[in-house]
Amino acid sequence: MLTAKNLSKTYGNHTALNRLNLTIQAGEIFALLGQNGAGKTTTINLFLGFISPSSGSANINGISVADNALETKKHLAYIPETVMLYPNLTGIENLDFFSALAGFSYSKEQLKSFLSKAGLQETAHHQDLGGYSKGMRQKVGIAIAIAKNAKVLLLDEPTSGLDPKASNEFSDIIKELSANGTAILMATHDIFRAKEVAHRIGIMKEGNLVSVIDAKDISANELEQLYLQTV
Ligand SMILES: Nc1ncnc2c1ncn2[C@@H]1O[C@H](COP(=O)(O)OP(=O)(O)OP(=O)(O)O)[C@@H](O)[C@H]1O
Repeated sequence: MLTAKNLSKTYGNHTALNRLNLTIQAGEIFALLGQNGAGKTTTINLFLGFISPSSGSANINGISVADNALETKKHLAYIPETVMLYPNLTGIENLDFFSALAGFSYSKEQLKSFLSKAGLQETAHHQDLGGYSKGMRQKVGIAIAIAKNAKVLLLDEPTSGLDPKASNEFSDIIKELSANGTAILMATHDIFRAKEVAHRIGIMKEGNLVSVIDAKDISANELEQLYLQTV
């Protein structure tokens, strides 16, 4: 579970995030929409502990990120727009390395099963990451989240630059992880994908979360209209 309580971040006179109050339950997918500079990445970075709040708190499973950065990192996985992995290691070797960093020791068979579960074709398991497409790297990122048994997943524009099929496959995997109880926060510019994959959708403007909508209550067209009126 992710909780923000009056979470704020300022840089000098500029408020990047203004008193965010939000709870994302286990198994819930929450999509954050908003223009460039609205505060989406700032929100994710506060949950990751990459930056510290100016006031308020970000909690993961009830634990304050600012006070227990190492502990909270154990519970989460993060997939940025471009998943950074080691280009000279294969998919399996990258997964082995990053799951070992998180304290797990898996057999080759287990590692292969995580990659397959994340949708990576078997022929790629033993290829160097350097030759992977963006979508394939995203899948290794997902496999790392599965291997870490992460209860919280933070995604920053994960489908940007993916072709429609890869984006669709990505959405299916995200939905599966949520069905298994993972709480997911996803920043995106893709209104259609947000409607398709999320349970709730938030629209941010100038550091404020101005609307929160249940995805089932709105069509993609209505969401687009609401977005355009809001930002
Ligand atoms: N290190 C920093 N120093 C100063 N201002 C910053 C810093 N990081 C972010 N900001 C400002 O905070 C605001 C929110 O930025 P943020 O990156 O969260 O936006 P975003 O919604 O993720 O945008 P995008 O869609 O472009 O990724 C912006 O006005 C940005 O310029």
